Amino acid sequence: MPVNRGHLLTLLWAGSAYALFPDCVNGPLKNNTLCNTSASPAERARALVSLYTLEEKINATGSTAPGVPRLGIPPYEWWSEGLHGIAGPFTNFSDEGDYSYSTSFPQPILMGAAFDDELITAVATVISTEARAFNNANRTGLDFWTPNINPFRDPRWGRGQETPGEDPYHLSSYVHALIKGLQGDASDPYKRVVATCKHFAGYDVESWNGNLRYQFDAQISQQDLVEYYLPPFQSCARDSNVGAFMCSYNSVNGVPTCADPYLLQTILREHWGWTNEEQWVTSDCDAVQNIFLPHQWSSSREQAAADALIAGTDVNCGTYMPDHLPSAFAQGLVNETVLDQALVRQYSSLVRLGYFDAPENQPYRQLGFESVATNASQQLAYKAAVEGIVLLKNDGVLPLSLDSSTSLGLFGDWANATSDLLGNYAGISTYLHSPLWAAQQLNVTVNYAQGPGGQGDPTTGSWLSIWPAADASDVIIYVGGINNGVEAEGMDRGSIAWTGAQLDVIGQLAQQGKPMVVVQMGGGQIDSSPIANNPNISALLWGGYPGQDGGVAILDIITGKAAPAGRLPTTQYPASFINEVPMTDMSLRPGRSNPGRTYKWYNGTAVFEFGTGLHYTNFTASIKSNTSSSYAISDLMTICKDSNAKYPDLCSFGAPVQVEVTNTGKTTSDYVTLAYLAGNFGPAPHPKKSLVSYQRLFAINGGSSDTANLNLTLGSLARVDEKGNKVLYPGDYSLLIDNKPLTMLNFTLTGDQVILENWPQPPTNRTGKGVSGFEGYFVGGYGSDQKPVSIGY
Ligand SMILES: O=[N+]([O-])c1ccc(O[C@@H]2O[C@@H](CO)[C@H](O)[C@H]2O)cc1
Repeated sequence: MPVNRGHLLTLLWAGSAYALFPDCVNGPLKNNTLCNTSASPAERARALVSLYTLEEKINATGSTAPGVPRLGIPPYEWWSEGLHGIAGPFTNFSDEGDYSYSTSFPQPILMGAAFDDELITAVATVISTEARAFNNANRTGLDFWTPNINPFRDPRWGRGQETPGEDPYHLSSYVHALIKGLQGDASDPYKRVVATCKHFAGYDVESWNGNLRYQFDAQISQQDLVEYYLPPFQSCARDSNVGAFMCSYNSVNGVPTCADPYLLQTILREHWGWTNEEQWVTSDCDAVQNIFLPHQWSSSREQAAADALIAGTDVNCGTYMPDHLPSAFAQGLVNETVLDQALVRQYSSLVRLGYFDAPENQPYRQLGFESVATNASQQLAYKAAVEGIVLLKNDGVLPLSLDSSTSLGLFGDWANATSDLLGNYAGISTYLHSPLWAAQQLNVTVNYAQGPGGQGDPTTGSWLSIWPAADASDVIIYVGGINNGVEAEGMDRGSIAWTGAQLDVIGQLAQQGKPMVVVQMGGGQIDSSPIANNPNISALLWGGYPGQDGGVAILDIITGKAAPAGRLPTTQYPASFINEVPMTDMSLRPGRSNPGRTYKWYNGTAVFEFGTGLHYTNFTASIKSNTSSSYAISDLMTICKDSNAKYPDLCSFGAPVQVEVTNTGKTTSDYVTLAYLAGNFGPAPHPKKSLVSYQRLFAINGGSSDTANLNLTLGSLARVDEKGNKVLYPGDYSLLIDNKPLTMLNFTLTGDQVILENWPQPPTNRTGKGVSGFEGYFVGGYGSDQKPVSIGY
């Protein structure tokens, strides 16, 4: 991370003659339309942009915009992060005291496992509140380059931890809830902050077998694009009013996404109606450079900058557009109208954030450090961790009953975890409560030894302290798995088995025959079949990256203070999966060299399936509402047309399905109601099933019931054809409640098939004009403008 740039910017601001915000009361533009609050955001932005010289406009295309001193426009940093709390590289935490910390929530992969959209809105509301407080103190911007909603397609992906999981319906619903919390309601006079849906699109390879994210060309069929890769982005753009998008490093079907008018114009703006001038696209960091090299799409650096701007990239993370647009303009590769449009989008967005308006009447401009890391937000971080943790195996030993005579052995790399709890894109958290810390708060004896040192360490030297500690313990808890040492940005995994010597140690600990609990940590799944199949291991939990209070959440579940109800948001594949399909094969359906991907298509036997999650009690479910068993498609379409749904795929399929859930055991517990649709309708091969609705029910007491109201839409019944059209097909449908399932509802659709959404086809013959035969050395990454000798630099 370029922390030095963050400090530079802070120095720039601190040493600058300008205020953090433009001054529309006494500043040079006080009588300009920019400062007229009754004009529309776009009118205000246009008035400002019309005053800029070409040079000033070009300077404004980089992510660290210098501002325009003569007009009183201060520098502005577009790049802030907020994946699970506010974070760098440009968020400036103080060394001590106020603003030296904020709330760190679990990584999205664990929050996804909670299947609780209200939780996600609450978490995002805290993040946007804390962001505003830091912004008011000149410590971060107002534009947050989150969420990462590329579906977690392949278990090797190093950044899957940043996403809520592998299912497109789940991601779409999650991201809708998240954007509401980050931005506020679309009708609010001011946005809380602006969120950025990234990485558009088909980005989920970091570095695999020589394929780097900067040059990878994702070959994706229209069917897979519409059915799997794009739904979360459609949810952002069309249904959630997100303020910004980020195009990705990779190409899709030969075209670098930041230079692709089909993605950025035809699909994003025209097809999804993301036409508001307050909405803008940023490139990933130095992705504009990658259009030239290594993609070789454009014939020169200035052509790459022009191609990106013309395609619809409005902000360039980095300096490539400010560096190369002057020459692009001199050569006539791009015109000022396109540049003006990009700037109008940027400044309209800032208008919607209240950036130009007097602070007095704005609620968010009053927030200070008293709004950061409040007791309520700390509690929410804890709750998010508890809700996400998944119980995968339990022979009845959990919850542990402890008393003061119990001696607890705590082992593994993660037992005393600190920053590991947070995962990547983390800020500075209020505190870091490890499992060891949490155990030490209990009235028991704790014997701790780390065990295998480091993720890949196969040696036995560092295990030695384990054995006397294990001998002295009544119960053994091993907390390990993987961390950012093996799954990270720029780093995909070469193996999805447990790393280093961990399985050896776990096996030897199990031989002691004591009650033993394993907690598998990390975002990507690892093959835990040796643990699941070992009769001497009593219980297995998955804990993801659980955030600042993660250790407490884990211990509270183990000791029964909290009951587990999270569900796996990804498939846990056997370790051999990675030998069956290259990571770069983007197709989902099974084929000759592909066993199929995700719970929808994988034709092998998963170690643990998507949606798996045990409880400390048992549940039954029954579907209460069962109106009809046969529906004419034409009737459904007539009802849809008469409804006020904005798009046919959003039309309700009847009233919500009511599912009565009963806790038949004794322990009070949450229950996640998952509804899948199955059936052999539409194009073959058919998915095994697809998630179409979910609802988390809370604290159902033993012997009591609660009701889930599951909304189904026509879109959730539809399947996607080879051209990418969303179609409602006649056929036999089954709605399954839960994985086993606990109950199901069968119904039939009759009549002719109907297209709910017509997919715009890509242009044919799309080839770049890049330099062929390039032999230069490509480094890749932000700020590395490599100069290959072979083409004359
Ligand atoms: O400092 N850098 O050199 C550097 C380079 C790349 C980088 O990653 C990119 O930046 C993030 C911006 O939000 C995107 O999610 C990620 O793909 C983040 C930092």
